Amino acid sequence: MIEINHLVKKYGSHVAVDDLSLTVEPGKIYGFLGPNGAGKSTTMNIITGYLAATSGEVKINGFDVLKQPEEAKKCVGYLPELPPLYMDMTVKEYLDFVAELKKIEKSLRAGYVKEAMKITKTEEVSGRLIRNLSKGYRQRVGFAQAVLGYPEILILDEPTVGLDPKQIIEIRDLIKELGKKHTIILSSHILSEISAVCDHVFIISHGKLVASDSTENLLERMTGAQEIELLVKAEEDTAETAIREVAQVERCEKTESKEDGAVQLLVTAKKDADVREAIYHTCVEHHMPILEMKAASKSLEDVFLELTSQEGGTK
Ligand SMILES: Nc1ncnc2c1ncn2[C@@H]1O[C@H](COP(=O)(O)OP(=O)(O)OP(=O)(O)O)[C@@H](O)[C@H]1O
Repeated sequence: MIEINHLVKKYGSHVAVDDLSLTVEPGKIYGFLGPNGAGKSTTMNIITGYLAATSGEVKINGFDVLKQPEEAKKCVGYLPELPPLYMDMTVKEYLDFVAELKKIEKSLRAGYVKEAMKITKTEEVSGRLIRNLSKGYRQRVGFAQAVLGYPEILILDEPTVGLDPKQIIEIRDLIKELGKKHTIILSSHILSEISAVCDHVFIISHGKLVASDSTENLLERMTGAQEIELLVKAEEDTAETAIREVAQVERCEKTESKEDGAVQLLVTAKKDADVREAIYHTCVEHHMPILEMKAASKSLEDVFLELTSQEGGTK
């Protein structure tokens, strides 16, 4: 479990993290989402003890990262944005070295390294120099050093940046697999990434937490009103008037039609009302064949923009 209380980080007069408080419960995959410069990396560097906060407190399983750094760091595996890989080492040499740095007992090291390579599917490249690996495999080696020693929490900073689409899918699958045994915090400015793998989202903007909710709830919260795009064969005015009369319909606006002789409507229902069946019956009654009817729901992208676009941009 991670508890962040009133965390502040200033670089000179610039406030990168601004009174951030949040709690991470065990066993879930958390997404840390925000535009470039929002303060994600700074926060992750503070949680992992790489950077000192200006004020505030971070506790990992009850250990204060500043006052009890060794105990706190033992609970966390960290994959920074640029993993600290030694290019002239083979994968196995590098992981042996990391095991030593993590002070894993000598008799257990070989077993732990083998397990980390197995989890991250890097066994087949164990004898190769890191410099000769593809970016995807290097990232896997970065994951291997993070999971080495079975830390309860994994912190991953932009883990798929710079990878090709196939590698991205592989790394996402790896994150989901790791999420079965670890609590994960994953930072990203890519929305599809967060919705693909995370159970819970923290949205951060200008160093402040602007939303914290399950991925599902966050979308639901922002889509209180249900919008439906409707394409019917009818006279323009008849269609609009008829649909407006449907119970629980709040608004009905005509938009540009995709087909000759058909009317395109954007129908907004009252909160939590499902008006699709009622629309069907009204259309039948008025002899207006339905050519298309679909929910025009908001994407996580819309939610994100709404929550983060209140103030000016970041550097
Ligand atoms: N060492 C530093 N000195 C001065 N300013 C810094 C330093 N590191 C970061 N910043 C500034 O602090 C703010 C937060 O940066 P941070 O890297 O934490 O953001 P981020 O959300 O991780 O963005 P990105 O996705 O671009 O890495 C930015 O405005 C950045 O310019």
